Amino acid sequence: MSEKREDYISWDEYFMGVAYLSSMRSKDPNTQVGACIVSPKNKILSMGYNGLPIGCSDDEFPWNRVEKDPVLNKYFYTTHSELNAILNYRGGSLEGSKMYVTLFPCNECAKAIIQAGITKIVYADDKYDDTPAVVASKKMLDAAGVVYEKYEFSGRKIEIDL
Ligand SMILES: Nc1ccn([C@H]2C[C@H](O)[C@@H](COP(=O)(O)O)O2)c(=O)n1
Ligand SMILES: [Zn+2]
Repeated sequence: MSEKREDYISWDEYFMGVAYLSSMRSKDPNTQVGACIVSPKNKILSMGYNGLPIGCSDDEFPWNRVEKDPVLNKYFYTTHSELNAILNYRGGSLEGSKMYVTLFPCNECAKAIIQAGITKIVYADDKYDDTPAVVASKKMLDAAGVVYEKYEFSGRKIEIDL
């Protein structure tokens, strides 16, 4: 009799892997972020990546970061991966769900996460941890009782031929 495979990926690897795969759709030349929302029963509910809203061309809107005039930078136009994942959800409620995200959520996404009823965040990177947006985000998540946990990289590499 055959034994079951033992080298299957864990739930955490699966969901963070999906978040990273989603981030690969981002056109942002500097930072690509992906998010994956998961139900309490480990069903994937939604995904998202950072990008422009529908109708706003990736080729016409700016991808700059440091222009003096903020209208010429990307920040006013890009929707963050976390908000896109929340907005992309077509089911009922996200109450009690978890979010896997490749970069720690900013203050704006934290508000959406809290209001959507997401109760846990698993994040891979926190490269903007000392910025006001992330400090404020953590303050709100703490106050609202949203748990956040750093993803533990397993060291496993996955190669996919597409
Ligand atoms: N948690 C986050 C943080 C940032 N983003 C997006 C917003 C921008 O498209 C990009 C950050 O650009 P940078 O300032 O690093 O050039 O990442 C997000 O989706 N989620
Ligand atoms: Zn955000």
